[in-house]
Amino acid sequence: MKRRMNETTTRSNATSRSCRGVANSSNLVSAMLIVSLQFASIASAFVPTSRTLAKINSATKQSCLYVLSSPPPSPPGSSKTADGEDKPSPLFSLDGSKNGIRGGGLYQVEEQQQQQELQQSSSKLPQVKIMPAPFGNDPDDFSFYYRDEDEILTEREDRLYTDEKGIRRQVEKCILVGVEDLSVQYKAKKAELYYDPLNGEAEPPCFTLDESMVEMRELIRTAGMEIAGEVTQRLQEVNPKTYVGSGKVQEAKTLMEEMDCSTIVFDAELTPGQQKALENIFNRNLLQNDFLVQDQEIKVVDRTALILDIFAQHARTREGKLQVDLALHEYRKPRLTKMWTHLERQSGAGGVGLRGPGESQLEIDKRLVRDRIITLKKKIDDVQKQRTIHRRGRKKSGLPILSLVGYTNAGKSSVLNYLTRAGVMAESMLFATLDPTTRKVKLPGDHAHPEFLLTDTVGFIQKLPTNLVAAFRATLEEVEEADVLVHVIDVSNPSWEKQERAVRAVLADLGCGEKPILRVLNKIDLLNEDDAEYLRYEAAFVDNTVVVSALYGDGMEDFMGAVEESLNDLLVPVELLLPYSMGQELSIIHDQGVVETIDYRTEGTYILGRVPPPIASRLEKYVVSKDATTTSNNGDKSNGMDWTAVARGRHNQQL
Ligand SMILES: Nc1nc2c(ncn2[C@@H]2O[C@H](COP(=O)(O)OP(=O)(O)OP(=O)(O)O)[C@@H](O)[C@H]2O)c(=O)[nH]1
Ligand SMILES: [Mg+2]
Repeated sequence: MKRRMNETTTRSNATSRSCRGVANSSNLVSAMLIVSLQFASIASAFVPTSRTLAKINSATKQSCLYVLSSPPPSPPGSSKTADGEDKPSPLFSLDGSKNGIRGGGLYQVEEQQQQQELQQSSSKLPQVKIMPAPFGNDPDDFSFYYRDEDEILTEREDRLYTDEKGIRRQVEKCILVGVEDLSVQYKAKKAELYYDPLNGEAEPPCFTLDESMVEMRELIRTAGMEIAGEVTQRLQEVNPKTYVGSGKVQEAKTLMEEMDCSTIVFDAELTPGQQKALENIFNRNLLQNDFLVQDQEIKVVDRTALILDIFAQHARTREGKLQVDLALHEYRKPRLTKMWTHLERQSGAGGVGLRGPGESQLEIDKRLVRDRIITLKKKIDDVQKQRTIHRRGRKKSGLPILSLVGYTNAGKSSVLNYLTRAGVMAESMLFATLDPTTRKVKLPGDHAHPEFLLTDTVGFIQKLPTNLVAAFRATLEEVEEADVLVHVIDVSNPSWEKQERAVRAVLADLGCGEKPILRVLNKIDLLNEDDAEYLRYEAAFVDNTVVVSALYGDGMEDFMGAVEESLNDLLVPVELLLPYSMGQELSIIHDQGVVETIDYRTEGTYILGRVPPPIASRLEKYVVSKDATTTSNNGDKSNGMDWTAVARGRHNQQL
């Protein structure tokens, strides 16, 4: 009986958490349903249209919060910003002033009704603590936390501190735990001794604890959390049960209590077992007879969950979202058992024929996750088919493809934006780009290749979680398709050399290690004059290396020259005799290849030059035999004509 009551308490706790927009990982699937029902009910309390997050400005401009609500219908003449864009109209202010009333006529009546309803609800709002924005110059700018309607529920979803009204009350605080595994360091150092950077296989580098912690701080900041404290440990070998030693677990627990945090982030890929063990330890005071008796649960987030949370926030395209959702479900699948442990045990105690509700719930959860994975894979397959068609189209166009690769935040999108004004989001955050963008680039001046395609891709990171690599396979296919890889490296980062090697290792894993690589040492403007000069001097002796500032454009001409050279290397020499009926092929050769000699003969057009491999194979049957060439060349000479003049066609034209 007591057990039943406990169970009911647990469930009601779960429900009450969900009511605040909480989707606890332990009851993820049911929470998703409850959350959507709750959202629907909150939304319907205002207006029965789609929900959005609207910004509420207090009259004093001191606090800025979000409310989950529906926007009023956009009337004719809605307010516009100076740029002419629709300004999100504040729905109401905390002091009840009439901010946000727009439009007239019918709309105005409707809006006034909404306004009254909203003001009534606002008077019931709890007084909220004003929290500074985690970053950015504008303390009122919480736009970073905006998530769109079809947002993906991640493991951090229950940490958004939203209340029943959907108002975000504070920024999530966390404790960061880092470990230096000395055994791994030792092995890496040993491997490095025998590592031949020129001929050897790409060796993944080993980042030190400090380097890794710097990166984790950036990841946490990008995810929208605040670090309240850090715990680090150097271990001969990691503890297989709890990853860190038991003393460190206790230290972290005390720190969490002191700082009033409910999230602990590990700089590691934790196994489901380790995560479960750690969650049990951290939640020990909250549990009684295995049931949660307090409202708040401490959450253990590992590197994969953190990166997935960032991915979920940054995915823009349908494919990107599907991929993130798939990776999240793959991540959850082995962790499902822990979620319902208390109920599972109950079923075990019941014996045959007395299976408790827990077991069936676990089974349902497992089935739902399995089904979702199958559905997601099917959807991704469909999207991929479309992508393959596009890719084939691009290949058919014959234009060379360059792919921007590199460590996250290295400046890949900035390079693309500089060359094409593509307007790809380039921000000081990790994994700003998830979805690949391809643009046609036209080089200014005289070039054998006036045009090529440039693709921006997702950034890499050290210790790239394995299921993320699989999830981004489709995106990385773009890299596999590329003729040349443009490796952008952020030289202002003290660990840039290790980052470069980490990227090389991932590329080797993808089977792209052999592709021609053009190194772009970026952010040179952030180095001091001497360092910049030294780097430029050193780079001058290294093949396929340029030093640039994608933000200010320094060295971008060198970059274009290097692109041109690497594209030239891609061409294969050909000697052709094309019938006059193939004028179109001739113009393609002019566009995409280099024509060194052209001779208009009676049989057709004789061409000596270099073309991209696909064109060479397409025109294989028009290749001139050696004998024919000799005769022809002799003939040319006997005519006394200089047929070696290079007919460059449009390559000589100023673009
Ligand atoms: N000072 C300076 N900043 C740069 C330069 N290039 C890029 N940045 C900045 O570096 C940050 C990251 O640039 P992005 O272009 O988004 O980098 P990315 O490699 O595309 O990053 P992800 O998409 O997150 O992997 C942005 O804030 C850029 O403004 C540069 O040459 N100099
Ligand atoms: Mg980017």
